[in-house]
Amino acid sequence: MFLGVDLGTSSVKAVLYDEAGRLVRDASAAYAVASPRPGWAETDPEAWWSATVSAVRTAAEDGLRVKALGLSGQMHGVVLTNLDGSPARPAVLWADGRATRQLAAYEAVPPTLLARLRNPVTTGMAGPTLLWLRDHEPGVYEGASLALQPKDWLRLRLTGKAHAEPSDASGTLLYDLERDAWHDDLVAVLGLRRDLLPPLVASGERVGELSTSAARALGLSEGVQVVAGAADTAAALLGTGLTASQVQLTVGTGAQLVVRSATLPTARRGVHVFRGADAGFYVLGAVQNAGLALEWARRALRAEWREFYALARSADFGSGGVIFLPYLTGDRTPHLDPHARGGWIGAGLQHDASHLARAAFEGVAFSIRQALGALAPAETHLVRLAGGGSVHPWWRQLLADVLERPLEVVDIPDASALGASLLARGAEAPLAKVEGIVEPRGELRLADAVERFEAAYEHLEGWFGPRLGA
Ligand SMILES: Nc1ncnc2c1ncn2[C@@H]1O[C@H](COP(=O)(O)OP(=O)(O)O)[C@@H](O)[C@H]1O
Ligand SMILES: O=C(CO)[C@@H](O)[C@H](O)COP(=O)(O)O
Repeated sequence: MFLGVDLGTSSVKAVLYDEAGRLVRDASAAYAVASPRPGWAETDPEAWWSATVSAVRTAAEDGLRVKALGLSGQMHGVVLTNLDGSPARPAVLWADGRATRQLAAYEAVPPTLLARLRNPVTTGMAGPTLLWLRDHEPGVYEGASLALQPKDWLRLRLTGKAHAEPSDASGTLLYDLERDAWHDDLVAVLGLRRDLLPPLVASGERVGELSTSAARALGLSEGVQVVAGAADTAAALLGTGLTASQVQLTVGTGAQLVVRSATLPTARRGVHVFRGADAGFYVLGAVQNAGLALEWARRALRAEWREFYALARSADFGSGGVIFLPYLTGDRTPHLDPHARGGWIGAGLQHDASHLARAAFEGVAFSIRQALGALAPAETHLVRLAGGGSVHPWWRQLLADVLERPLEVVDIPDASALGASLLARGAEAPLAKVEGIVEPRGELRLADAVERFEAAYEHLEGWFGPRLGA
């Protein structure tokens, strides 16, 4: 048996597959994203650990038959930790916007060095966040032994060994994609501690066995091999078996649109280039606020998910003219604006909660549409849909209608966790079974609604930011 563990932003998922690649059981356990100050997004790694114990114990009831465990996880954040895996402070996540002033340090870096990142510089990534921690929490920064990506921290807790691997490292803004290694020149120019970054191994490498204490906590045997694993987006590509002629859309806390590339793509404004778990690369359009914005809107309206959908469905497309900007944590693709913020605009006396709920779904869908536009895949590219935030049939239909593309839904509980289990197994993805295709209906008056949504941000751009305390 092979276990895949995906340390997502909202929950950890554990999936158990047998030797023949059949799903045996899956489980998940949630934790909170805290925002102790405006613009911050943090989670206590100890909450990740408790949730992992709970999800693995449920998924791998008969844990003694597990041979190997692979990891995947949310990208970009930083866990400052001691060598024994005890966190030095809460993890700073990808959705965190505190490091806006530190972006200036990157602007001062010689362009030839910056070009080797092949990525736009923005907040939420390990590099700018580490600069912030150095400047604002010097005691914690100097006292820590390692700065790890979330799933690399989890692996340290499981095995007692610290490593990084290229798919997550390439999302830190401290990685040289041209040389496929930590960007030592940049780290030196920024004045960051190079010793915080652990050695790199390949994503599929077996790095060790579960420690005695971790095996006992998880209910697994000590001999279980632990594989390095991959960033959640890279692992999801493995899980769905994405081909070069497909786009993957994963809707979770954020949403990601991905196209594979066998060779290192040239940088394009507003999109990312990251390393895959295999030798290849992928181009990514990153929507910062997907499930995260829906969850926020649902809570603001004090509705459970069922009620939230019922409210949204009772209003017509266009939400009676109400617009919802989802940029609660800023935006990456296409605006690359860490200062952007969200909210409802255009409400009048005639509107009620149904318009606000509907506008929330439409705003997230329009934001995904804009990211798809920035990624600019060929018309012939099929879009594959995955992710825990994309399961409701009505929401899937709205996404297909707004994207004006058929969406191929694959029958996988969690694509990233499956990818992680495949790395543990050392196998290629079995051909993912297509559960169904959601066809766009072409009935919506899209052009007008999309135009108003896009114009709302354009009017407000530059107004967000310090004025709002961001
Ligand atoms: N019924 C639903 N419809 C849309 N989004 C949902 C629904 N239920 C949960 N979500 C959102 O989906 C996200 C969780 O999806 P998941 O794939 O588990 O994310 P992650 O990998 O980021 O932890 C959360 O942001 C949550 O608010
Ligand atoms: O930000 C990115 C990719 O750039 C995401 O891959 C994050 O890693 C979060 O993923 P989810 O938790 O939303 O799945």
